[in-house]
Amino acid sequence: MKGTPDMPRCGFSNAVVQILRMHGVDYDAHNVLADDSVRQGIKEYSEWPTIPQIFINKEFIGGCDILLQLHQSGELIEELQKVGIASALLEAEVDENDDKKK
Ligand SMILES: N[C@@H](CCC(=O)N[C@@H](CS)C(=O)NCC(=O)O)C(=O)O
Ligand code: FES
Repeated sequence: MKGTPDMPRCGFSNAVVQILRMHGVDYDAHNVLADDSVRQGIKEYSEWPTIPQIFINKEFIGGCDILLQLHQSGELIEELQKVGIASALLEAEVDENDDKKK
């Protein structure tokens, strides 16, 4: 990302932080603005031209647009579940279904 989770330095990086926050997941963040070799190197590594970049268990997922899509479709919850992470929004979904049953 550009900047840090506490102080994103670009709207795209900020959006990714906000999405991950909604899912309540722990993640490592790396500020590419602190090291130009990381900024260029990560783009070559993932063959993706822009920052931010999201990886789940070392697997490249995409940038801001893709994460937003996965979030809106509910697929992000599933992707996290696959690696044993229970999204905070999963519990919200379950609660909602419980309510419907009542
Ligand atoms: N549409 C992109 C938005 C990200 C983007 O356009 N990033 C640009 C501007 S922050 C970028 O990283 N440019 C190359 C660079 O700054 O090294 C996405 O989905 O992530
Ligand atoms: S830093 Fe300008 S769009 Fe990201």
